[in-house]
Amino acid sequence: MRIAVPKEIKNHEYRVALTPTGARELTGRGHQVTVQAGAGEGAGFHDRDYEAAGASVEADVAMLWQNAELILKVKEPQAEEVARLTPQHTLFTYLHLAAEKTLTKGLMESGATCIAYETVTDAKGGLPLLAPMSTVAGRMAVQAGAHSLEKAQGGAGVLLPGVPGVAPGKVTVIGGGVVGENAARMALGLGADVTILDKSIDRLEVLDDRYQGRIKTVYSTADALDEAAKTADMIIGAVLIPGAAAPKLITRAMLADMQPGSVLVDVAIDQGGCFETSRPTTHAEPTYIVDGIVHYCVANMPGAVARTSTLGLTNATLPFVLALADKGWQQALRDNPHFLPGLNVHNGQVTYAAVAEAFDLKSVDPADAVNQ
Ligand SMILES: NC(=O)C1=CN([C@@H]2O[C@H](COP(=O)(O)OP(=O)(O)OC[C@H]3O[C@@H](n4cnc5c(N)ncnc54)[C@H](O)[C@@H]3O)[C@@H](O)[C@H]2O)C=CC1
Ligand SMILES: CC(=O)C(=O)O
Ligand SMILES: [Mg+2]
Repeated sequence: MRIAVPKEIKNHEYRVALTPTGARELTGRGHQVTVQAGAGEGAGFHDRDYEAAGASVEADVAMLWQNAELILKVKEPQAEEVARLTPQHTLFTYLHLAAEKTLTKGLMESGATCIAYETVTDAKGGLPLLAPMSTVAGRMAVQAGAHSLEKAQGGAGVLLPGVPGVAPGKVTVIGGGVVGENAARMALGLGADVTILDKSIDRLEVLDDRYQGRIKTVYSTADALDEAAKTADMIIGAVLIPGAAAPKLITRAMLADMQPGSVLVDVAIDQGGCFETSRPTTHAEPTYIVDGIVHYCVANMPGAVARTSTLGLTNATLPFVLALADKGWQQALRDNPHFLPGLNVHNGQVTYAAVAEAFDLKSVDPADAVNQ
């Protein structure tokens, strides 16, 4: 299979979808790997490392895409990348389509086969290709939020651990999955007063057991959200309904109940965000202020720690990349019922129900699409 690895072009995105180690696995199986010149630099991988692994390096982006069958990326394709996609391509990357109508339409019009990392599942009910980046983003959320609490950033001037004689700051995490648990762990490590809200009692039970009461767990209701708005110095949005647009849990009206200078960190922004006033920001300008509340809504948080993130992401994606390369997308998805839900768009049709629902489109069963 002819496999291409473009350099990521999203704002301050330094990750790369394949390491030289992954390239070596692919070329060792007889696949042809072409990496865009400089694609790995941001993560500390040089062109010569890929060449040593048997890959070619291509400086001409148009040629790279034109010659490829399988395209490996990290972030959702940007407009100029969508324009390069054709029906010959299988694209494997994060897509987060339920928050992106224009992108969804663009991918449908391209005729390409588009498989999303974030909707691949596993036997334990998890999302194995989202989890490593959720771990990173969860761990980063508290440091981003703590910085935002400083006066110079528009924050209230609260130091999360407090000092002797002064109570610690209060952090509320909405959604106690991978992002939420990792954020809570970091906040706890800093000495903050930490509460997690979730709709899943099972999940709250796991967290209660794991942290032995050091993290408070609260069932997520409108009352619990009101209470969080009134008392928290920092609220971290970490909910997910897989593949679907995030529910808006903190409304604009609720901002009036928050202490001025409190911070909202919306990690769920890639699925549209779980605060009404959230809009995607970039690492270049990560925060903005609405009604005195600092908002941090960077949609590619792990891109800032590209070395760690690239290694974590590619450890998880490599087995799926090898299956796509060895078998082609149809057989790879037929053979693995957990890979199948990764298919989001094929041949002009949406094949993920929650994405189709978000835009009132017809959805095709991915099991039918792989047999077309
Ligand atoms: N901004 C960024 O750079 C990144 C964003 N993310 C995003 O973070 C979000 C969370 O991802 P994960 O933690 O991996 O998901 P997860 O599936 O592990 O956890 C989500 C949790 O939200 C809970 N939940 C769902 N609806 C809820 C509601 N109404 N109230 C309270 N809890 C609710 C679920 O029960 C679950 O425990 C996703 O949107 C993901 O795409 C992940 C990585 C990087
Ligand atoms: C999950 C995601 O959107 C990211 O890692 O950038
Ligand atoms: Mg996006």
